[in-house]
Amino acid sequence: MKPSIVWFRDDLRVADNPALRAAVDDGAAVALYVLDEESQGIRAHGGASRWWLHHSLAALGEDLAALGIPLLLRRGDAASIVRKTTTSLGAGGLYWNRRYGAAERTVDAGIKAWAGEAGLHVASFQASLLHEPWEVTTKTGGQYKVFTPFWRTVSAQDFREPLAVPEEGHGFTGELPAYDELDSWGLLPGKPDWSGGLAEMWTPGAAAGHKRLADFVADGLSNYSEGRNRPDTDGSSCLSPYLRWGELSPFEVWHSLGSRRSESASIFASELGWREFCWHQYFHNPELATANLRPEFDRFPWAWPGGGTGDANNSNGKHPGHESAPEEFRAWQQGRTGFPMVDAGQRQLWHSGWMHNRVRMVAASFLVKNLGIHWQLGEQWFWDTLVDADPASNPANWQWVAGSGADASPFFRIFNPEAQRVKFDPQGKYIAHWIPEFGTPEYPEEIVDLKTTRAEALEAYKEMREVH
Ligand SMILES: Cc1cc2nc3c(=O)[nH]c(=O)nc-3n(C[C@H](O)[C@H](O)[C@H](O)COP(=O)(O)OP(=O)(O)OC[C@H]3O[C@@H](n4cnc5c(N)ncnc54)[C@H](O)[C@@H]3O)c2cc1C
Repeated sequence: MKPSIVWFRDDLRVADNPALRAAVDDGAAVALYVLDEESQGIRAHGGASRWWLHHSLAALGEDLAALGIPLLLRRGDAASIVRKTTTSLGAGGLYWNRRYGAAERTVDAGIKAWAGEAGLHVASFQASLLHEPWEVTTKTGGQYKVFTPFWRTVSAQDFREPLAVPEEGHGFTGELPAYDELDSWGLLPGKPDWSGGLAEMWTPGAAAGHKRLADFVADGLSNYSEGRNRPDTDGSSCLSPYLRWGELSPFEVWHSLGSRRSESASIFASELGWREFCWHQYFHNPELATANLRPEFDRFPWAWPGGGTGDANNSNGKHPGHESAPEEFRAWQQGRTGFPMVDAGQRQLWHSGWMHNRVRMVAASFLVKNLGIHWQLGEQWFWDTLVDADPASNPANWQWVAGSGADASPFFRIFNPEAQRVKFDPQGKYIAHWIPEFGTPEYPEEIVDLKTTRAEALEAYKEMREVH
């Protein structure tokens, strides 16, 4: 029997994996993962993502070994590695689950064309999203730009049941081509090793993801509509990194809700919908992380960088009166702004690679609106530090907060970090946990005045709208 290759990407799981199922049905399966930092346009992983990826690949390797399927790890340009591996194994089939970024699709299309010409059986599958972005269109055939009608259309579909884990005994047992040792990729931090807090909070891999999902459905879901807004309780699911890396599939998460249609279950399902909506936007706007979806924001007079030009890449100048913006940006990153809701969030992020959604919104609004700093700088910081850093959800949410995105929060909606703290951390537990020195002279003073910076932000917004 000829070997068949299943090429793993953002789907690091053996359950509900249609590409793995196809490979097992077709031949003696070999799994391949390529760390591609060379193909044009592919965004390099941030530090926290690399940590997660290392552990996730280790877990995947074990899950595959239990099925008797070897996992080959290779680093380099995906197109040439997939070709070489396929050829040297004499494989008859090549299977993968689809990706939706433009650069990734270009790579995949090239390999598909080559494999077809080479006479291989090649097929790709839907596994990472509940909808295929090109299939869900408005009545006029375009992309959805507003969430509610988008989700109404998508959620009206019947989503397939998750696929079972393949049975053992379908793995390739012949000689394998050379492959890399996971440790040789250096994905884990060296000196200093900042990953202790990540390991405290997270166990990457599908088994831990399934456990967290089961625990959440049993204990957290019924109170989700209230709990999800409270950073001081464990009210949200913490499933985001498992979904990001495909250790859990959205089909598994959707069906775990069963027939529950309580208010909490519907709200939770619609959060999965926001994930879909972010990917819908990214598919239709591949430059989501670097270009405003609303072009009028190209004129926004950012304090930094851009020197008031609206351009995130222009670091020559600062808007007059904002010379301290780079220092304020560092204070924001390090959780030293003097605003405890922002600082607690940033410290939680640095420690654990994750920040509660409510606090992400507050921290992002503070950066963009009170400090006047370009949303792309915040997006890049989150990209580097989040274990769930997602090529679609991260930029889409930053643009949502900044007001430059699809169905975005209007720019003039400026979160007051103090009011948010009183409302969503009423007993101060979240703040006390992350800022032990809060309320003592050691805690930094507020770096800006909320009232003045709010007025300046609204003025800048007015300026942007007045220029034609
Ligand atoms: C500035 C900013 C940046 C963000 N960057 C990311 C990112 O890089 N990756 C990421 O997965 N989420 C991102 N989010 C969305 C959201 O904050 C996280 O998905 C959520 O906090 C994860 O926690 P949870 O799994 O407990 O969420 P839950 O509330 O339990 O939600 C369940 C799942 O729904 C999805 N989801 C929930 N809210 C959103 C949302 N607003 N947008 C997209 N998907 C959502 C996630 O997959 C999440 O795991 C960002 C939000 C903001 C405001």
